Amino acid sequence: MSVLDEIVAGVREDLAAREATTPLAEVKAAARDARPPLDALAALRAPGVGVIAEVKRQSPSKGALADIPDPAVLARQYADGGARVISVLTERRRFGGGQADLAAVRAAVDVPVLCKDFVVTSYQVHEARAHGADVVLLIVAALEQNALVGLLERVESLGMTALVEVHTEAEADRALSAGAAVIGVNARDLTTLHVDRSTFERIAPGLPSEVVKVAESGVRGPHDLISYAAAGADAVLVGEGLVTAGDARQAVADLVTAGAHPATPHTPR
Ligand SMILES: O=C(O)c1ccccc1NCC(=O)[C@H](O)[C@H](O)COP(=O)(O)O
Repeated sequence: MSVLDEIVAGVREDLAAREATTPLAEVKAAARDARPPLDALAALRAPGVGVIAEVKRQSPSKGALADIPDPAVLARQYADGGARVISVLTERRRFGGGQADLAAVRAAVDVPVLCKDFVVTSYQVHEARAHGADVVLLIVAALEQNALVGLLERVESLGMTALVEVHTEAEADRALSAGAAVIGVNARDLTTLHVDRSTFERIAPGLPSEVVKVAESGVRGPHDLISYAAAGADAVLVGEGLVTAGDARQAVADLVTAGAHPATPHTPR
């Protein structure tokens, strides 16, 4: 079983427990009562390379990354630094997150918030909306095509934006045929956890110009953002590099500055 398969198996078990205690009708009602979603697509289409800053406590590849007792505090630092979107890893077993983190971040900032999880059923989409998500991650490698299409429609029908994640050209074709408007190319292979930044350079040129292209994983500083920008990224999604930075606001601001004029040659100090 691959790492991704193991994670999804755990997610399904946790999901079954939540479904047993909270009926779908209740989650749908909470989703209807939630603050209307923010327009993440517009935020990601703004000029320059946007920064999606991630709240990430731990990961399968690195173990513990950062003690984040209050995700709202970190999210405010990200927003103050100029993050366009804030990503919240809500998976519990391997990333130490939860839906409460999403709700806390939503309440703390005014920028769009991404529910970063391993979504396999529409229950999770309603749950994400109920906790204030504006964007929902859909990982192509974790979904059959029919499920991908259905979940993408569900996300959009609730007024949210889907970030559809791919790692191969074949997955990119599936994302496009499902109608994805925002595609994230993850440099991390979720079956081996190996990170290869050239994955974006290989896949992005094959995506239509109107698709928003997000480079995910492996950004450790402005030089990585500049490389991704040169390969056509509209935004970068950054976790480890921010949660391990001493000053999260400054680390985001440095990326935002690099993303404002990415063509300018980066002169090392
Ligand atoms: O980060 C992991 O180890 C991981 C393992 C298995 C599935 C997903 C995983 N991470 C999710 C992500 O894609 C990243 O959190 C995100 O792209 C940020 O990456 P990074 O900046 O390298 O922390």
